[in-house]
Amino acid sequence: MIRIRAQQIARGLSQIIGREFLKENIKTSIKQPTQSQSPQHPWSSVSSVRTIAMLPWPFSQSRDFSLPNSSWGSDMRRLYEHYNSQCEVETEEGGKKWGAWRRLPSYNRSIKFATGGVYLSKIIQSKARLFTRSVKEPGAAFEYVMFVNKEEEKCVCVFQAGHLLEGPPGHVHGGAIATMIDSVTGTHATYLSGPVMTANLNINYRSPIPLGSTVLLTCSLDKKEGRKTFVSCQVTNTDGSKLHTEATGLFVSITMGNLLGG
Ligand SMILES: CCCCC/C=C\C/C=C\C/C=C\C/C=C\CCCC(=O)SCCNC(=O)CCNC(=O)[C@H](O)C(C)(C)COP(=O)(O)OP(=O)(O)OC[C@H]1O[C@@H](n2cnc3c(N)ncnc32)[C@H](O)[C@@H]1OP(=O)(O)O
Repeated sequence: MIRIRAQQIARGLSQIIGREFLKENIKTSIKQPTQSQSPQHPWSSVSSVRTIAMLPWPFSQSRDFSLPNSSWGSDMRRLYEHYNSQCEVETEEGGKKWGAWRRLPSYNRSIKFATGGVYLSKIIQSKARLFTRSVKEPGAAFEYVMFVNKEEEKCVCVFQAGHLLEGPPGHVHGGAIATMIDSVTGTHATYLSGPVMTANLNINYRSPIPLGSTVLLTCSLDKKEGRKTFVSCQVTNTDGSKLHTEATGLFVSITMGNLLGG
């Protein structure tokens, strides 16, 4: 039973990391391209991830929320284009190869069967949704897209804060900002270290974020110590001239057993 759940979680986790990552691993196991053709995720050295990659994809109809939609303003689109254009670049021979950045897809349901571990009823499990992707109306809450740069161990997130995220009048709620910081630093730590949980998050709010505006979250790896991954994050306006928030996070690597209450 536990083993089946672990497999189900593993499938869900592969969705967290994303289809592009999976495709990359599937390609790797078949074609074995060179480093320059297809930069590898740290997990690609783990044989179980190769196994995960070969499993049938269970969520083929899922919507990728990190693609542009009609609610995105000009800043959001411009920054998306800026990073997205660096995800795939042309070779001298006129072909294509991976660039420095990778867009991370994003779904509203990370783990189909095991969300909430073994404690929740099937009804709750079936209704569980990723918090930041749980509002259906485009632009109403969290609109964001994340890009990672493996070489520089950096992650950026372009975030447009919708009207449902109001805290102080006309400005973004501190909890919503913390949510985005946790999501981006947590995703970055996962990308670098595999499955983790947030153990500690320190946030300094320096200047309020106007509701409806687009901001940039920039995360970098501070250090890794055993199971601990330390990541820092700055939230700025889109040209980086104004610091809104800064944070540091500690992420502790976990096993599937942690999630299952073992
Ligand atoms: C399958 C999903 C996995 C999770 C995925 C995470 C990210 C996913 C990425 C993309 C997904 C898409 C979106 C993601 C959205 C949001 C991501 C947010 C993630 C979260 O929002 S997650 C929820 C909030 N999070 C919790 O609900 C954690 C509750 N907590 C625990 O579950 C345990 O507490 C745990 C597991 C953290 C550690 O427990 P443990 O028993 O495994 O390890 P232990 O306690 O021994 O600590 C080992 C070493 O860390 C040091 N240490 C521990 N805690 C510390 C602290 N606070 N300050 C300073 N040092 C600390 C110790 O001192 C020791 O250090 P040393 O080795 O040097 O002695």
